[in-house]
Amino acid sequence: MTVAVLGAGKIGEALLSGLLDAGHDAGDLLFTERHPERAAELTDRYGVAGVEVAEAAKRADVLVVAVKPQDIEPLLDELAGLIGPGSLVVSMCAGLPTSLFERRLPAGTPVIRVMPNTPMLVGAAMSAVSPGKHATDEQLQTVERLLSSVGKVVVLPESQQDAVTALSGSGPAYFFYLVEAMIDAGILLGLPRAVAQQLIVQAAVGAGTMLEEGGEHPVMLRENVTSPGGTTINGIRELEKHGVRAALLDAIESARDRSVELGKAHEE
Ligand SMILES: NC(=O)C1=CN([C@@H]2O[C@H](COP(=O)(O)OP(=O)(O)OC[C@H]3O[C@@H](n4cnc5c(N)ncnc54)[C@H](O)[C@@H]3O)[C@@H](O)[C@H]2O)C=CC1
Ligand SMILES: O=C(O)[C@@H]1CCC=N1
Repeated sequence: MTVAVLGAGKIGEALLSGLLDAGHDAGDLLFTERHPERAAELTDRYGVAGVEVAEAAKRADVLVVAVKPQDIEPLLDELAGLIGPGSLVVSMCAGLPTSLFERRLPAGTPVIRVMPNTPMLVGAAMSAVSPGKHATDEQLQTVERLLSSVGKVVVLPESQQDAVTALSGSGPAYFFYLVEAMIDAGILLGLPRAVAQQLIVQAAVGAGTMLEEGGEHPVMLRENVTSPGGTTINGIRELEKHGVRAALLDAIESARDRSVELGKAHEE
């Protein structure tokens, strides 16, 4: 099966790299990229061929659209004249509904909407998959299999995709932001930056592993760290005082709203 990534930026590269690490052959992967320097860089790094959209449409069984939502229109115009009857279109674009692709591509084109995240680069993606109205169960399974090789996959109704985008699509950015802020806290306390980074990254990895493998609720895990009359509760009081929980609720709600807005920009 040949997979072509249309738009090889951050997420397109994460997909190519993740698929190669998972054992996919470079000869079964293609990408398109409008910046030639970027295309050359990727071919050097991964040995995957950069091609024109027409060639990708001709050779690939699965076309993965990974351009920014704001760049979708010209790509749809181009693809509309190129899509063959056997092509399956997978969109990773935040906010864009499958109905947009179905409306603009030849009648009956199967479309599957996916929201992945950048941990795909290290085989630890969280991808949520929603089939459009022409996608068959078999095509859905093909996409689930493909994405399972680069992380975890859930199938969800498309109506939940804007929330998913805000939560697991953008989620890694919020964890990186917290880690960045905690490294700064280490600096404030006089630790060397490299030491602060090592301490916090390992704390994050350890916490992530406990969340994933221990099966305990996050509240229990947090309570286990919070000794009576100890240090952690002082920190928690400050987090509560500064409204960190409400800030996260607002942040994720706002990201969801932006996803909805990106989709609305392409309504008829
Ligand atoms: N970065 C992330 O963490 C995630 C991004 N996404 C989605 O993936 C898509 C891409 O996001 P990023 O990779 O962050 O953006 P990006 O800007 O890094 O990548 C987009 C790439 O597409 C190329 N491009 C644009 N139009 C093109 C065309 N017509 N033909 C060929 N190449 C073209 C651009 O030159 C650029 O390299 C967006 O729709 C975004 O919503 C989804 C999940 C996570
Ligand atoms: O920021 C964005 O729009 C993309 C979608 C989810 C993560 N990054």
